[in-house]
Amino acid sequence: MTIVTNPRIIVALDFPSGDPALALADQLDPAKCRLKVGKELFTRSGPELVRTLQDRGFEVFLDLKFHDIPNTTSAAVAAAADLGVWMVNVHASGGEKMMVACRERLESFGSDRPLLIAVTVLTSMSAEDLAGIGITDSPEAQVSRLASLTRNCGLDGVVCSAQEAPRLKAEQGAGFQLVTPGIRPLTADKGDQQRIMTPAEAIRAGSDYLVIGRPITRAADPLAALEAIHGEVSAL
Ligand SMILES: O=c1ccn([C@@H]2O[C@H](COP(=O)(O)O)[C@@H](O)[C@H]2O)c(=O)[nH]1
Repeated sequence: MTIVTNPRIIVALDFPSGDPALALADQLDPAKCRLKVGKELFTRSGPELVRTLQDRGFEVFLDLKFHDIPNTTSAAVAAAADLGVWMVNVHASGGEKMMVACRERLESFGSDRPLLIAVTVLTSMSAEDLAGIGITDSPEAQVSRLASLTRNCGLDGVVCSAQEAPRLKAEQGAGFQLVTPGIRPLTADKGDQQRIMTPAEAIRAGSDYLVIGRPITRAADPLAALEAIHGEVSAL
């Protein structure tokens, strides 16, 4: 099925099995959101679940955050492309050779290739967390450094927090895609996220795509929660 809209909301299907993921997907409209399959659901339900979601009209972001040697990682993104996903990601801290190998490996897929993006600094990490792994720069400076490396490697964009979006749009240009988790409506629990913004703030800051999990999936009425966020960002 061809999607003619470009939904900016990506619902993170962080479920322990395929059944609740499909039950939620059945209530959602592919014209209003894309879906993200991450490590838990993919490890439980695998490529078949991704195919099922795609057969139901959804474009899928396969969020497995590959981080390995160039040969292994580039083979993994090719496997994701064979699966037909819309977006796939790697860790920018895997370095230049790894990211270039991935980008080159996807060239053979032509215009059918997935968007290839790189994770900069996880939105669950604060400056203190970075210091704990030996990085004394601020999260914003580290994100900026890894985004420049990612763009120089020819990837399509990065995963970052919406807090970094204004700086990255200024430094990397409008076409460099910013995919931002850590989205929290005002009334939502922060949970383990550190660098957060509301949906409207994130769009105003320059986010291209909002990744939203628990504020939708754990809401008493997930559909109403999505509709409220969709209304908030569509009005901008
Ligand atoms: O830096 C990152 C990269 C990925 N994520 C993923 O996004 C969702 C966020 O879910 P919430 O429930 O809205 O917190 C989740 O699947 C993460 O694996 C991220 O949060 N931060």
